[in-house]
Amino acid sequence: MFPKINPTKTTAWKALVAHQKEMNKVQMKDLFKQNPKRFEKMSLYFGDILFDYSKNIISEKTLEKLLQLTEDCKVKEAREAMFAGEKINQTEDRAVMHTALRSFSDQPMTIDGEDIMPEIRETREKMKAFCKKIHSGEWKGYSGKKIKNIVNIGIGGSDLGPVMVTEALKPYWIAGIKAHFVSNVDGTQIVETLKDLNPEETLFTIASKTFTTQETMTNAHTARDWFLKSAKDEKLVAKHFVALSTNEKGVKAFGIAPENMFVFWDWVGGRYSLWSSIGLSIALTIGYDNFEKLLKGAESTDHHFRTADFKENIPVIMALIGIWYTNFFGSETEAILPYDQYMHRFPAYFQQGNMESNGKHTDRNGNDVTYSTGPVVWGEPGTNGQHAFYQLIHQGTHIIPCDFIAPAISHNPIGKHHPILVSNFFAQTEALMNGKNDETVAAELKDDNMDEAQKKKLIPFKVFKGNKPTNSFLLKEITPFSLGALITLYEHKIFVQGVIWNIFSFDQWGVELGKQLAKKVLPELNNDKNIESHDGSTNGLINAYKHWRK
Ligand SMILES: O=P(O)(O)OC[C@H]1O[C@](O)(CO)[C@@H](O)[C@@H]1O
Repeated sequence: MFPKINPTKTTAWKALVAHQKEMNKVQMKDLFKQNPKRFEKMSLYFGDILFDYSKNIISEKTLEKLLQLTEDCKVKEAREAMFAGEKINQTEDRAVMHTALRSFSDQPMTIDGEDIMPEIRETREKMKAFCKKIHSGEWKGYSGKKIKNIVNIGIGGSDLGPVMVTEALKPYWIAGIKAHFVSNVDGTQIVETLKDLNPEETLFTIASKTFTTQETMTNAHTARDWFLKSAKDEKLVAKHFVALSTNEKGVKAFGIAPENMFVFWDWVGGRYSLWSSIGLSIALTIGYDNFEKLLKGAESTDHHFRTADFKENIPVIMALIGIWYTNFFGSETEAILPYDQYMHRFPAYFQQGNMESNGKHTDRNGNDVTYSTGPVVWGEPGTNGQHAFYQLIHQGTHIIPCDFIAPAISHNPIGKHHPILVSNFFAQTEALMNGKNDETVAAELKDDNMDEAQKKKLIPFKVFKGNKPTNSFLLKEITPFSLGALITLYEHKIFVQGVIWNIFSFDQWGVELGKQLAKKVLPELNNDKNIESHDGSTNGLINAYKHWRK
């Protein structure tokens, strides 16, 4: 196992603290003037993805020191431990092997000396065969009709990945198939989803690693009741419900036959599970071959992460840039801004990816950390974000490192839409870096009718300080392969950051307390008693709820 190192005690960290004091005074635009080859130096092509990280407050010296941090924190050793199937998720005593799910090599991948690849291949074959049956119409609903609607019921990692990918790859949807997703326990979502569906043509994929998650089980039972209202025979559930899970017992107890269960394993973290049978709704929607292309894109990034020198290793550079701002500039959030409508759930997907993985205050030795860990991750598709929150990114008081993502080729190249869209992407990264100083503002106001005093007063409000950092990801096109590659760059970024922050990135104990307490509150809502068992606020809220429901 790789060592548990407090990053702040390393030589590299101390050097970075000192170095930040120099870099804090630096303007990125000056760095471009000083080095006309800065873009060439600080951008990388990876297949059909161009990653440009030149618009950051970094110099070559910064990168050297950040790379030293990876040495000091033993990132290479950690990476190898993950790929070797070591139980790096120590608080759950589990290996972290989602990379095996997208391996097409004939090399074994082992956990406890056992090759896990045969089971993975077998499950892929089962998924492939099932997709074929659904798409060809060989698999029929209970009344003999073809399946037209796939409803995935799951939450968190059992929902966000499938939704994000199917939305991002909508141009690849199989004709005649529509995907729907139900995650929230709020009955509104399932009611609205099922409202226009015909049970005879609907297949439910019940996606839950544990098969115990309250929201998913509640929605699954509601779906079953809805289905049985029209099918009227429990035996017919087999034709309309499949399970994607690690929990065979739970699946059986729900009434799904073992042949309709697509397994995965405890070494797949929920938020890293779209590559497993949790991706069945993806494969059913875009076709198995495209699902395999998605996996192959991911595999290409795994290979890059494992073999590229850290100087040219995109996830490593992404991780280090993030750490630079989080730990040395005090920035607390990061925005992900896809300039592609189909990618609208990408920020939400990596909100879970980042925040559930690296939102931790306990280090791997069990001590409280004395430094910031995972940032708040958020975002919206461009250009909507521009008209909502970019004001704060440009002129607010926070440093918000932003990732801009766009395809060069649109799936919908109508009129001038795409050039307008990407012109905004390019212009925003330029504006964020260069800003606009008082002289430029004054010059712009020169011909205005206002009197001189008024003009002078207005200047500070129109100034953009600039020097706001951005990464740009320009993809040739969003395809299953390039999307798989892009997702995986972000996954490994999270991994590298977790190692440097010395936290366990693959557990999520922080989601438990709320769940536990909700179980205690639920029965209290079902009687007429005045509740006094909580603090004043919680009692007050529960009692007001009960009063209104009388
Ligand atoms: O797949 P399951 O077991 O239903 O869990 C769903 C989600 O719940 C969590 O455990 C906590 O929110 C996530 O990590 C996971 O993705």
